[in-house]
Amino acid sequence: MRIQKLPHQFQSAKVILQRIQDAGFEAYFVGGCVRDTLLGVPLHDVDIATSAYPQEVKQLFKKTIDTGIEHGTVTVMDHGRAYEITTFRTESAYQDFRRPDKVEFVRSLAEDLKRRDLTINALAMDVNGQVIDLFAGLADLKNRVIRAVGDPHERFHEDALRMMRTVRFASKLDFKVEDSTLAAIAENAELLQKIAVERIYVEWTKLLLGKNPQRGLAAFFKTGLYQYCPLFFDKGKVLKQLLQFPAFTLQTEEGAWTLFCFLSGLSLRTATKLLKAWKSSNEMLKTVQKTLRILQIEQEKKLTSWDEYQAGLDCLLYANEAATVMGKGKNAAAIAQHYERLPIKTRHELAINGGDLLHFLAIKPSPYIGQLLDQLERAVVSGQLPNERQVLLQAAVTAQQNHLE
Ligand SMILES: Nc1ccn([C@@H]2O[C@H](COP(=O)(O)OP(=O)(O)OP(=O)(O)O)[C@@H](O)[C@H]2O)c(=O)n1
Repeated sequence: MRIQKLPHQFQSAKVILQRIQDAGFEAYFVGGCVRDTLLGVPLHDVDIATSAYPQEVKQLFKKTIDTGIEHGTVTVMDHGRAYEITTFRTESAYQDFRRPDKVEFVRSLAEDLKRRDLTINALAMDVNGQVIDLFAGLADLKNRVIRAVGDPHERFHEDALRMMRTVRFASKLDFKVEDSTLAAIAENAELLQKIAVERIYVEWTKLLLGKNPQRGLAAFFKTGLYQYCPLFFDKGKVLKQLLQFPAFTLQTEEGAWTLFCFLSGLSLRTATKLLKAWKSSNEMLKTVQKTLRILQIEQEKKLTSWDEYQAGLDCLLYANEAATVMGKGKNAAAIAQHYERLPIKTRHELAINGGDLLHFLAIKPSPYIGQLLDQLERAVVSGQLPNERQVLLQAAVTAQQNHLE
C-alpha cells in the first residue's frame, strides 16, 4: 500500500531519509506516525529508523545530539528542526520485565519491527509513502483490532508496560483487543508491578481520556490488570460501575480522577492517599480534592455562592464533567455564567485588606485580623455586604465591638 498524500510533518523529514539512503543505508518512518497517518489523525512526532549505526548517522549530518546513543538514538538538527533517528535494534533477554539487558544494533528492518509491541505500531513507511507491513498491521487497523506482534507473552515479558499500552490503545482508538493478546495480559498481569508508577500513570490517564474509555476499561477489568495498579486491588466494583454508564468521553485528567474517586466513595483523605500512591503532582492533588468536595456537597444540597467561590470555575467545570458521566451533568455555560455573577472571585478583589483593618481599627497584628477578614470575605461572597471599602470598614468596627463585649 502506498500513501499518496503525506501530512506536512513528513515533508521536511523526507530530506533526512533521502540523505541516509543516498549514503547506502535504509531509512523508514516507523511507529505511531505511520499508524496515525493511516488513521488520518494528527501526528505529534515523526520517528525515523535506519540500518545506519549511530556513528554512521552522525557522520552524515552537520549537527547532531547524542540523545540516547547507547539505545541507538541520535537527534539530527536540520533547519531548526529536530529529528530522532534510531538504529534498527533487537533487544536480548529482559530479566526485569522493563528494559533489555542489552540492545543490539542490526541492519534488518524486519528484526527491528518484530520486537515492537503491537501490529498497528509495527508498520514502517519509506520515503515514497510505501507502507511496509510485515505483521498484518494494516488489516488490524482496518478491522480495528489491537494485537501484539508475534507471541504476546514474549512482548509483555520484554516490557510489562505494554499491557497498559494495549488497553490504552483500545480506548484511545476504540479498537477491540484480540483474544490471545487479551488472554496473555490476564496471564501476565502481575508483571505490571515491575513497572514504575509514573509510566503506568501516563497510560492510565490516556486510557481515561480516550475515544471510548469503556473499551479500555473493560479490558483493564477483565484481565485483572487493574489489581496491579497502585491501591486499585479493590477497585473492581468502580470499574464495573463505569462500564455500566452509557458511552462517555472525558476531556480532562482532573475530571477523570475526580469521577474515579467519587465513585470509589473516597473521602478527601483517602482520595489524597490514592493520588499520592499514583505519584500524582501536588497541583493535580489539590484540584481533585477541591473538585471532589464539590461533588460531595452536591450530593447533599445545592451549592452556595461560598462553595462555588472556594472551588473556582475550573473545579466547578471538572466536577460537571464527572457528573455528566454519571448522568447528572448541567449546562457548562450556565455554570460559568452563574460563577461570573459572584461579587468577587478571589480575596485580592476584596475592597479592603489586613493592612487596612490594622490601620482603621488601630489594633496590633493578631490571628483575629485573619478571622475578621474571613468573615468579611464570606459576607461579600454571599451577598450580605457589598464589596465597598466604607461599608466593610464599618462592618469591621461593629464586629470588633461585638468581639470585645
Ligand atoms: N513499550 C513500548 C513502547 C513503544 N514501542 C514502539 O515504539 C513506538 C513509539 O513509541 P511511543 O512514541 O511511546 O508511542 P506511539 O506508538 O508513538 O504512540 P503515542 O504517541 O500515542 O504514545 C511504538 O509505536 C512502538 O512501535 C514498543 O514497541 N514498546
